[in-house]
Amino acid sequence: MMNLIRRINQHSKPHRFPSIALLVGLVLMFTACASSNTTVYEQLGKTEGITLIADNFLTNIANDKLIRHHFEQTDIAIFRQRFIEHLCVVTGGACNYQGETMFNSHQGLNITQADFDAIVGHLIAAMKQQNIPISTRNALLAKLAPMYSDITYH
Ligand code: HEM
Repeated sequence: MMNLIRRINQHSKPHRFPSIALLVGLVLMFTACASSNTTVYEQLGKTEGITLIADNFLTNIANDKLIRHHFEQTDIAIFRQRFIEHLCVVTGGACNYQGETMFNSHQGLNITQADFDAIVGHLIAAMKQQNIPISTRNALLAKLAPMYSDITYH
């Protein structure tokens, strides 16, 4: 009997779960604090990351037969530059946006809700291509969503 108790005691190692849970908790807390202290601009990889996203975004638009006709009259080099500057400013970067307001630049383009959704879809895909995490993707979309009424139906 004593042998059995001794054997059970030998095999029962100290319980490791609480210390691992504590570690995971601390890592999560640190991550949450870190991301709330950084701008979305930084989370996107600053101007370098935004530029890569913008280039994927432009490729995605060029491949979309339902959307690309909107850009037939557009100087894509200028649009690319303005789009990068705009994303930078909107997400908290210290850039100088030299373009028009969202209302003025989309006036007369007859952009529908479906167009808007398609463009947002291309932007999401572009961010995924750059491995931007979902929390950052959603943080950017939250900043762009209020522009919907300035961009569509006028
Ligand atoms: C969140 C959504 C959008 C954002 C943040 C955005 C941003 C911009 C920016 C920064 C410019 C440059 C303005 C300038 O040069 O002064 C621009 C121009 C333009 N946008 Fe958008 N846009 C959005 C949605 C759309 C949609 C849905 C379409 C149509 C499918 C569209 C079509 C265009 C076109 C055609 C131009 C160029 C106009 C020109 O040739 O001067 N945009 N947009």
